[in-house]
Amino acid sequence: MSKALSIFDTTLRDGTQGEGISLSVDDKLKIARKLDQLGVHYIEGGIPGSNNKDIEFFNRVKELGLSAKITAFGSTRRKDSNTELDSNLNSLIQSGAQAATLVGKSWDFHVHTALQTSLEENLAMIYDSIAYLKRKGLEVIFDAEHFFDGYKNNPEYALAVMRKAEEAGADWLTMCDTNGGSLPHEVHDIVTVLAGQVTTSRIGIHTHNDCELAVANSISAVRAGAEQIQGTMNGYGERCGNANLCSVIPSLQLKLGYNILEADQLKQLTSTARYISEIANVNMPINQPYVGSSAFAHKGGIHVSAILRDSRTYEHIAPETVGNQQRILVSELAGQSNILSKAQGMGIELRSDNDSTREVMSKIKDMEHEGYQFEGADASLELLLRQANGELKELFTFESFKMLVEKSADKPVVSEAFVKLNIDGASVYTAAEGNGPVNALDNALRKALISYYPGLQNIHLSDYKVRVLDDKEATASKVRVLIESKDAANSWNTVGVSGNVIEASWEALVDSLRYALLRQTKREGYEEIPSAGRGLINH
Ligand SMILES: CC(=O)SCCNC(=O)CCNC(=O)[C@H](O)C(C)(C)COP(=O)(O)OP(=O)(O)OC[C@H]1O[C@@H](n2cnc3c(N)ncnc32)[C@H](O)[C@@H]1OP(=O)(O)O
Ligand SMILES: CC(=O)C(=O)O
Repeated sequence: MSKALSIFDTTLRDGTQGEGISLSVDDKLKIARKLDQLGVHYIEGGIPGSNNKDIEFFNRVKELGLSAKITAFGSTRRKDSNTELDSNLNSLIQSGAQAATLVGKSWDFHVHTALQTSLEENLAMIYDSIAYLKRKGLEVIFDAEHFFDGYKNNPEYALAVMRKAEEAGADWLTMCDTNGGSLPHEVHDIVTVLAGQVTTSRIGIHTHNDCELAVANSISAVRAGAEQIQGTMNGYGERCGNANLCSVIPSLQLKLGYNILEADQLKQLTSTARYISEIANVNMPINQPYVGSSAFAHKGGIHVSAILRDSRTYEHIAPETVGNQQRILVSELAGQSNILSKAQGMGIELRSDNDSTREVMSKIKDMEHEGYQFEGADASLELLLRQANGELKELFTFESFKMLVEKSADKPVVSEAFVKLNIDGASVYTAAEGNGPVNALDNALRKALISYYPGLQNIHLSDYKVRVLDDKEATASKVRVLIESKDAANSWNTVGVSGNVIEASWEALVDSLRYALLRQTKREGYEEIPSAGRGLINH
């Protein structure tokens, strides 16, 4: 089967109705361009009758020359009013969009309660509004709000609404599960009924995720005859969100054989989802199907062992198909397959039948028990593995550090750090200030090392996270510090754990600089790889 389906993206309209999502015009334009590259067929840009930001979007999106159809959203005319004078309908026409999505009521309860009008007047509002937009040359997508609830309450009326919309010339009749309360078998049955009655219009589906079934309901609707799926990237949307197109698209294409995107476009799915989450400033759940960073991450030793033999043992699709990648995690649940595979990826030759491999594996498990976590700290893990492989030599010996944090009534707080190291037999003592204790410690440590290792000049701290570990992890009152560092080309993450946040930060800082030097030394092709002696704070 290779039936074509049309993808209608409403990230920029219903997506922005999700709590915490607010996009500027520039954000919307960037997302529209990205969605167009992905290959969605319709992009609903907003509600021109709602605000000036959306009006500006519709004015500016024309300059982008996108292939996707740009769609403007609005509702049917107000009750007892004149269509030609309806400012909302006129804003759709003035937006210059090629298509308009018109939301109308199909649940009799809503007609009486929300609109406070008669069932006949609602039918007239729908007919008049669609016919008006059609006369103005727009493609019309009629979003029948609460269609499934309406059908369950009064099937004759819900179907009469759709017949009226079709009679007025609607190109698409979209059945909306507005409250998100329907189940897949109900959706399938109700779409089947409508599909048996529609003659000229085509059927679309718009689902919400209140029962966590929006994707399943969309798929059920398609299987019953819907040809257009409305949804949002990452499932953003009102309340619990809309059908997540990042799951809908690959499920329909890869599992049911529908023809939606070109293979090269499907490969952009993960990067598009991540790009949009960056612009929307919303962290993506790591376990988001298909596109999340954990979607193909393997942790259990038994899984990893099998994955290395054939990835189909624990992966439902090849991650590359959607632009994602397989990851092997190292944790207390790891077996030697995890460690060996990780080492191989880092270019470290560890052997399975070797004492040092067994030792490092048991050390990693002990450290995880103490609260270390290497899933997000690949650089610290690489240092441990290289150390176990005998590749690192001591860089300096730690003697002491001291911190001073001073706050007086009329002055801002000042942090100062004092570091004493032994480098190549010489005692080196430095002091430095910083805008906080960790920054001061970082400055003092670099100051001590920089004349020996000038390459450290270009390294900077780009992120710092502290997590208090609870007693469920048997590490009460400890903290875990994760540091992200960057140079001109790369970023890397390191970890430290201690009962004291400064000591945990010190560990992560030292690992960060050790790793920077390791990379530089490898880049410059030196034989000996330096080590800043993690032994200075023994695990
Ligand atoms: C299911 C959905 O997601 S629908 C889209 C929901 N999205 C939004 O509402 C975001 C954008 N909305 C807005 O900016 C504003 O609500 C506007 C500009 C559209 C309307 O603003 P206001 O005129 O102040 O009305 P308000 O926001 O209170 O909405 C209620 C009015 O809309 C009318 N209305 C609601 N649905 C419809 C409809 N399908 N057709 C016609 N009128 C409708 C109601 O009857 C009510 O009118 P009344 O006050 O005369 O009784
Ligand atoms: C139209 C729409 O967003 C809904 O019914 O949920």
